[in-house]
Amino acid sequence: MTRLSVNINKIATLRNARGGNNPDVIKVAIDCERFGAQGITVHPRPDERHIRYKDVLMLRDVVTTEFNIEGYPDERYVNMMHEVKPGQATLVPDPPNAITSNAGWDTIKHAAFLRDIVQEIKSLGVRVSIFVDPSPRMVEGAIAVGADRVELYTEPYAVEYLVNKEIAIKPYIESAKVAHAGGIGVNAGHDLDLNNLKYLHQNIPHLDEVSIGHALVSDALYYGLENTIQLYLKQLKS
Ligand SMILES: CC(=O)[C@@H](O)[C@H](O)COP(=O)(O)O
Ligand SMILES: NCC(=O)COP(=O)(O)O
Repeated sequence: MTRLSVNINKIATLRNARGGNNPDVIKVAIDCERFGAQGITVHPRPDERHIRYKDVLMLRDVVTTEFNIEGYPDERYVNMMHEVKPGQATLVPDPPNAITSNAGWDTIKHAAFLRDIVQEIKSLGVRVSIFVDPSPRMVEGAIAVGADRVELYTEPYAVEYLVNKEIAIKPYIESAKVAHAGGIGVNAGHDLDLNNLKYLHQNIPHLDEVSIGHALVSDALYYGLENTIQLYLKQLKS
């Protein structure tokens, strides 16, 4: 079964736009779980443009499914892992000024750095996933540094899907097979939506989890949050 982890970054974006507490990020997370989400994902960036550190501390105390915290593993992020001990830590290579995540790790070039971080966070009892491009070589590098899972970066899939879905999915199938053969799990995320999710799920073997935020929150403006989560879950049932 592929689990749906709802990324609530964009709820915090809307909240921060007016400086108050509407929408209430904590209430939305609780409601997402009530509506069927099997995880909550956040990406507390250094500039706190959306999810803030205090949100993370409050979410720790209310999330009852799986709490997945994404981030660049700087001292701030690693200290957060020690304090929060979420179900999963997803390491992303984003520089502080990145508008969003736009690449996976070079797990070969940064092996020594990643190995130490993975070991430290795993010692806390936290599953570690490494955000990678759909490259068997990068997946092998993640296996080598001790990751529990990889998260396959799916923006390239989302773009190519509109042109040729058979070509789009190919590197993801290859990468998932390498991950499985290496004994690690497979997550996927970024720019997944109601148009491209079903084909991804039907074709990628061993897909443990998808984390979806931007499109899901945007869809919720038209369909409502409960209905939207149900629509995304339906794409994962086929
Ligand atoms: C790792 C990933 O692909 C997403 O979590 C992305 O980082 C979302 O970040 P923003 O919501 O800041 O665009
Ligand atoms: N890891 C991907 C994620 O959490 C959400 O990405 P997006 O759906 O907001 O592009």
